[in-house]
Amino acid sequence: MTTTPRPVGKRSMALLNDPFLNKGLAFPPSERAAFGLNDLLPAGQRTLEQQVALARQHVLDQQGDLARNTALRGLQDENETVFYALLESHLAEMMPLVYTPAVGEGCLHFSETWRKPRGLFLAAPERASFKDILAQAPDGIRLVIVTDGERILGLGDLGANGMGIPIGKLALYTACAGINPTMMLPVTLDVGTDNQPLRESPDYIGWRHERLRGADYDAVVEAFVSAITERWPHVLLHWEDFANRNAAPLLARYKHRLPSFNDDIEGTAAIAAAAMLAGVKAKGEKLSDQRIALAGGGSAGCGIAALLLKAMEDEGLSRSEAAKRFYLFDRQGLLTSDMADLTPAQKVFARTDVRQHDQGRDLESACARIHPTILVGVTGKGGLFSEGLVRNMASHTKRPMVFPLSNPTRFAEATPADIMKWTDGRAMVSTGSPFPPVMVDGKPTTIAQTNNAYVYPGLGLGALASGAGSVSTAMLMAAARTVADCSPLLHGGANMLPPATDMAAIARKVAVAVAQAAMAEGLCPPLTENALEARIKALSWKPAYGPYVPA
Ligand SMILES: NC(=O)c1ccc[n+]([C@@H]2O[C@H](COP(=O)([O-])OP(=O)(O)OC[C@H]3O[C@@H](n4cnc5c(N)ncnc54)[C@H](O)[C@@H]3O)[C@@H](O)[C@H]2O)c1
Ligand SMILES: O=C(O)C[C@H](O)C(=O)O
Ligand SMILES: [Mn+2]
Repeated sequence: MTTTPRPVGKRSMALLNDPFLNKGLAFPPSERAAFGLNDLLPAGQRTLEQQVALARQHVLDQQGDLARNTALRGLQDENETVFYALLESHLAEMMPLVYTPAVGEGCLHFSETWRKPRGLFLAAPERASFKDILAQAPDGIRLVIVTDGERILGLGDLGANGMGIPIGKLALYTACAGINPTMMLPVTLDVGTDNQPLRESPDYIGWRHERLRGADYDAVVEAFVSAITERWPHVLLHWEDFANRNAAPLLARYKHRLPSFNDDIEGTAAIAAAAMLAGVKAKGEKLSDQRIALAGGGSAGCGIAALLLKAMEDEGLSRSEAAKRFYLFDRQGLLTSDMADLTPAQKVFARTDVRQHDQGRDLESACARIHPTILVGVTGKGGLFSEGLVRNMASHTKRPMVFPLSNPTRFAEATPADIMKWTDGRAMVSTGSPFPPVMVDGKPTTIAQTNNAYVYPGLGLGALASGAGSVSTAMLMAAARTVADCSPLLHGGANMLPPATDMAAIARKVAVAVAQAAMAEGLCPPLTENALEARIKALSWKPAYGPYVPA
């Protein structure tokens, strides 16, 4: 296959300093001469494969998550082609280093390890200039991930240090869904931080101010959304790691103004629904047969419950019948409809058969009465699922499904090894962070990862390729059902979700299903299969070196 040479305007150090153009020692002699690189590069020549092997070894030689995550960030800033070729060829190995859990360490230490700019920090005092700042940003941005850093994984308010999350999540859009990295932008809205030790640290890179709230906060978000929609009219906005108080209200405010989704609410819901749909199908049951206990009535918990409710309606239950299948717990125990301080999302699932002053509303006592068949943890409270809770659950159901989904690793509500021990290996377990296999009956059992990373890359690609004006529940459901259909459980395997090595193939299928769902709802004009394929291709990119000629 011959490739048309790419006209490149940069030369010399400027070329080597551009991570999208840099080839390092893989520049061939002709390009070294044409671009003034002969005096800058040693004579040695390397192939992309050699560069990937050396880069991988360098990353693995580092000790610990922070050093490995930092090494990968450095590689990305130096040479995006090697970075993505490494991710794509060793995804199962690299994903935990570029993403959860190592990205959590990267965020905790983002200020100390800051080297080069990547993405945009939009700080509240500059609000009036957001449009001017964006004028300097590249043309052709199609997807923005934004955070305000207030709920970074289970780590809490990390202020501007939260930028590690949009950077890490964007890397998977390319590594899993093949989206061109030059079409995406990570953004942090720096609205201050209530993390006082961080704010007072001399190394902190962010705005040293308490978090803005109320009208001041809303004005910053509005200035940001106006600026991106004006600059890139068809941009898809991915909201990430906002605190519960802002996550749902912002999504509701903006979801019809521009295509957007909140990954913690919606992506999480889709992957949790996928794992559960596969699990119940493998058991020969229906979702509507289940009793679902959800610990953590925040963004993820309410998002999961809302999508499962829809799936039960699809199975024929009325909305009120479906709502009765759920038991939603938060800090105050089982949520009841007579509680005054429930969020709108919690109200849908609050129990009407229990009162707030009733005894035994704590998770363990209530579950001992409820006999849940599915138990989900999205509390950010490591170790919340006690031995008594899980043993009792397992005494009433043959194959309990247990999902400790909080991240990173130490926040998991229970470890897979403990859950397997407490259930004599009968549980179907899936975690938010990656865990090593667990020995059951002397055999290693792989633990699936119910992480929104299995959905959002394909969801984003499908939403973009379809050109849908919004991201709908039907699009999320299509993503969930597509991943569920790929579950090894339904193809003779034991794992609830496919391995990381299948993520690229899954993202493709999810994208097509999401686009078809958007068309079916009339959210975008109808597209033939070929037209959709062409749009996906136009968004796609492969980490490979093509020939350059001076522009
Ligand atoms: N696996 C995934 O893909 C995935 C996706 C999203 C979020 N998460 C994880 O889930 C956790 C929660 O995320 P979120 O966005 O829903 O946060 P959130 O703050 O919106 O919600 C957490 C909720 O848990 C409640 N909670 C805290 N301690 C509790 C306890 N002891 N018992 C019951 N409830 C308790 C809080 O009051 C809050 O309402 C985080 O650790 C996050 O990393 C995982
Ligand atoms: O980042 C992750 O690994 C999943 C999720 O979005 C989270 O906030 O925990
Ligand atoms: Mn998140």
